[in-house]
Parts: sequence; C-alpha cells; structure tokens
Amino acid sequence: MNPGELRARGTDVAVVTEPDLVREAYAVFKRAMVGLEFGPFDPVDVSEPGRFLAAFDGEQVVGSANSYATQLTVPGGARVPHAAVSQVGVLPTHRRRGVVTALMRTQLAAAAAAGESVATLRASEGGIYGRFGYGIASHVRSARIDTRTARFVDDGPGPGSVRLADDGGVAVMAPIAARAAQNGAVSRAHVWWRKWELRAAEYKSPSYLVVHSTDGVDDGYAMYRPLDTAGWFTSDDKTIEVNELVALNPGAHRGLWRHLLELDLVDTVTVGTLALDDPLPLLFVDERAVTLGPVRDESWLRLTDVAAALAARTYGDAAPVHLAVHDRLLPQNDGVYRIGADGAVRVAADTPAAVTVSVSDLAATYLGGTRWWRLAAAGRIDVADPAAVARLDRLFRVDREPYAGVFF
Ligand SMILES: CC(=O)SCCNC(=O)CCNC(=O)[C@H](O)C(C)(C)COP(=O)(O)OP(=O)(O)OC[C@H]1O[C@@H](n2cnc3c(N)ncnc32)[C@H](O)[C@@H]1OP(=O)(O)O
Repeated sequence: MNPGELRARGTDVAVVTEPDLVREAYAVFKRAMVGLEFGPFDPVDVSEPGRFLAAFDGEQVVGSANSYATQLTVPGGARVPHAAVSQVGVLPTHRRRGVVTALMRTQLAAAAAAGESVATLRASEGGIYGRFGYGIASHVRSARIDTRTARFVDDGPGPGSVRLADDGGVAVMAPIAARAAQNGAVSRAHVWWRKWELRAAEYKSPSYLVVHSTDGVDDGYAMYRPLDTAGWFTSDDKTIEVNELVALNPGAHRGLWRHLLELDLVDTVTVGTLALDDPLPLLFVDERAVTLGPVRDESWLRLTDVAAALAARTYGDAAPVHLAVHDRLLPQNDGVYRIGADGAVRVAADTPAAVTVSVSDLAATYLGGTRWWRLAAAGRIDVADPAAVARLDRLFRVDREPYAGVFF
C-alpha cells in the first residue's frame, strides 16, 4: 500500500504487521464489540499478513479493520478475487470522529488496487455500511424442524451414503467446502480453518461431524451439537443445532437432512442459516414440519472496481441498458456502463443513462438478491426510461438466491 494513501481526514491509518500492533488492533475490535465472545487464539495466527489496518491517535491504536484474500462466486459461476472484511471497530473514546471512514476509504482503495473487485462483510448494525457503498446482497433465515412430523416425500434412501467423521475436522471439511460454488459462495481463508480448530479444541459440549458421499466421492457434510444436555435424559424436546451443512448437490442435501432427522432421541433440529430458497421445507409431506425464522441480512457487498465486477458476472437475455453509477467514496467508479446479454462494459461518461444508481444499491442487485423494480418502487434509483427497469431485472436475473454460507 502506498504510504501516501494512508492519511485520510486527519486520521493516520496504516497496515500493521508487527505482532504487538496486530494484537493491539484486534484488542480495539474486541473492546468496540462490547459483548462478543472471542476464541482462544492469538490474532497474529489467524490473520493474513499485510491486511490488518489500524487507525492511530498518536501512538495509540484507536481503530481496526481486517480482511482476508478470498473469492466470491458470482452469477455465471466465475470466482472473483474478493476481500472478506472483518474486525471493524473503533474505541468508544474515539467514536464519531471519522476513524472508521478513514479505515474504510483506505481498505476499499487497497482492495481495488489489489484486483479484489468486490468486498463483503457481515454487519453488526444495519446503519453503518451503506454510506461506504455496501448494500445487502444476500439474505438468510433460520429453521426449526420437528422430527415427529417431518416425514420425507421421497421415502427411500438416496443414492449416496453418510459416514460418521467426528474426528475428521478440517481435513475432511475443507476440501468439500472448497468446492461449494453456489451464487454468492465465499471461499474460506486458510486462517479461518485454523480459527475453527482452535475454537473446537475449547468446546465443552460434544460436537459431531457426518459426511455424505456419492460413488465414493465426498459431496457434503453437516456439523451438529446437542443443546441443553443437562436435561437431555428426561427432556421431551431434545434438540440438536446444525452449525453448518454444506451440500454440493441435491442428493447430498437430502441425504444429510435425512440422516439428521432420523437420529434416534432427537425431537427438534435447528439450523441458524439457510438460503432463502433452500429446498428444505419441500423435502417433507407436511411443510409445516419446518418453522422458518425471520429473514436477516447475510452478505453486505461492495463493488470496489465496478467495471471489473460488472464484467465478471453473466447476464440474462434482454436489450442492453445504459446504467449510470455514482460512487462518492471511490469516484473512479463514477461512470456509465452498458449492461447487455453479452456482458458489461464502461462507455463514455456523457452517454445518456436510462437508470442512475448509487454504488450501494447496485451492490444489492449484483448477485440478483434485490430486484430493480423494488429499488424503483422505493424511489432509490433515478429512472429516465421506465422500460429499462424491467430489462435490468431480466439482465440481472439469477437461478438461485445468493447465499454465502460462511461467517467471518
Ligand atoms: C464487519 C464488522 O466487523 S461489523 C462490526 C462493526 N463494529 C462495531 O459494531 C463495533 C462498535 N462500533 C464501532 O466500533 C464504531 O461505532 C463504528 C466502527 C461502527 C463506527 O466508527 P466511527 O469511527 O465512530 O465512525 P465515523 O466517525 O467514521 O462515522 C462515519 C459516519 O457513520 C455514522 N455512523 C457511525 N457508526 C454508526 C452506527 N453504528 N449507526 C449509524 N450510523 C453510524 C456516523 O454518524 C458518521 O455519519 P456522518 O458521516 O453523517 O457524520
């Protein structure tokens, strides 16, 4: 990173590589998060070198923002270099002085310069990141399944098999997760698995891992644990929580859910995070066996290099639209883009645009999770040609709702 870029709005922002400064930056994040529990790890061991940013007030670290070099699967299946942003925090003594603004400005410019044309994060609050050009690109919800009423539509065992792999850990999970390539998938940084191992070593309650294979090839896994085991023996609502379920194909999805729902003893199965269009409820004769939780935002996405990001995804079939994009924080993205079935390119800035959008609302549409007509209905976009809105919806249309499926 160019040191000249590191000064923004009077706050000094720098990449910290020296171990004690990395620890100090991480401690700032922990302090800012007030109540979040953290694992038993040294932040130096679970960070990627050269990516932890710190904001300084003199010698003191007062703000932090980290990221990981990963990949995002975009519509059409391309895997785009991506910054997975995390550990953003500012000391309570230094809030509302522009510290995080300086960190975001530096971080996003660095990502764009490194060829990471998109960044995503999980937001602690909904009011923070829109001003930095992030928009909500995917949503998720939880589910609770009553094993007593969950009778499968498809009554026979699937073509694959499930094996117990409780001691398999990362060696088993990582190669399967690496092949997850749904719209919105985020690849997992090596250090996240390290963090997972360090946390797992501390878990008090039992945790189980099962792996699904088809024709001898692993194609899915589920991790789960029992809740409230103190009352487990006499409880009439013995519950397991599925911490993660990765299924690379529908057979693995069905096979893993069948395994979980047929566990003896278990009355209820909960899962915290499902894609909005996960077929889970349709597996059962009575869909009410599944109680879906409220919809929540998952990936907040930022296009750091709009031209590169738009060119990376594919588009549906509709006549092209000229789209003007405004980006206050990274003005190099300001411009007009021609989006068509054959792809997206930047055109002359004075080309008349049918629709004008902020970079954050564009981010919300990028993976197909937010429809253009809804932005128009909400008055969030300027529409010079109303017919262009329906064309944009056909162009940005996706087969599957976006879903990252990983928290970082
Ligand atoms: C990916 C993740 O790590 S998510 C975790 C994010 N971190 C946290 O939630 C920890 C607790 N909060 C914090 O540490 C800080 O309050 C932060 C990081 C959210 C904001 O940092 P600050 O340095 O205070 O923000 P900064 O002064 O740059 O504010 C920029 C603008 O955002 C606004 N803003 C800042 N925080 C919030 C918020 N939580 N909600 C709404 N608006 C906010 C400010 O009012 C300001 O608006 P303005 O430009 O109109 O004046």
